[in-house]
Amino acid sequence: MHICSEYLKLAKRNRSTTDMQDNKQTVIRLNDIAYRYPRGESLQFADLEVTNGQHTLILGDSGSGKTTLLHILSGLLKPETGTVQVDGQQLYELPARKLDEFRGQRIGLIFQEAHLVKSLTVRENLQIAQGFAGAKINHDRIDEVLALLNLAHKANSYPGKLSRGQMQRAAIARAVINRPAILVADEPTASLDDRNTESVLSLLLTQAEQQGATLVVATHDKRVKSRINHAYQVGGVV
Ligand SMILES: Nc1ncnc2c1ncn2[C@@H]1O[C@H](COP(=O)(O)OP(=O)(O)OP(=O)(O)O)[C@@H](O)[C@H]1O
Repeated sequence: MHICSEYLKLAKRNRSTTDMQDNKQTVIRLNDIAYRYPRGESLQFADLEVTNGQHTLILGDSGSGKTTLLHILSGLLKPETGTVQVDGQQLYELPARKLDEFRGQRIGLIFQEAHLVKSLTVRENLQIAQGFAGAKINHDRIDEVLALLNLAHKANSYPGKLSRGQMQRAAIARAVINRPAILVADEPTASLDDRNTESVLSLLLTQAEQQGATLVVATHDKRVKSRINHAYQVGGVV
């Protein structure tokens, strides 16, 4: 795997700038965003600014556009209009390959389903996450994250051999492995009981704090809403 030195330099520069300042720099900025799916309705989104460490709920009715917004701010879906800045970078000014690397380095994604590669072990899933970010394989970092998420004993297991909770922890491990600036989670607690919801929420918040990431969570779940103060309302179809 090659190292994309340009982006590693950018990531280091952003981190040291943050360290030197008061930890309140803007980590996400969305302006004038609109999106229309082919043959779909036009979705328009209010502007959003999130500062470093300001964990944020994305709220809205079913079908209002929460998942669409998460995909836009993760660099997965180019908006029809507007700009998306994450960690100082205008996402959609990057060519596709560099956008993929930037996402791998600076954006951790967590969906309702873990989406681990089934034919690879937990360790290998983390290795490919490092590779996608254009970084060298770093087994020390993998061991560190597996230990933090209480998964060290499952490093060589395949996803099919994990419990649901272990699978979710592995998905969180993959999301934080490259020390992202933002952690984006789409309905991470849907269909979980109270005990597992509390455990996933605590893990997400703890990992965000420990890795210096800002958590962005789309949810309907009152249990999640009670834990995060900053909220952004998705308006709906225009
Ligand atoms: N691939 C697609 N093609 C066409 N329309 C789509 C597509 N994905 C989503 N939509 C439409 O875009 C709108 C927003 O969908 P989105 O999934 O972002 O909403 P949501 O707020 O996340 O909903 P929920 O809370 O039910 O998950 C909906 O009207 C949906 O039908």
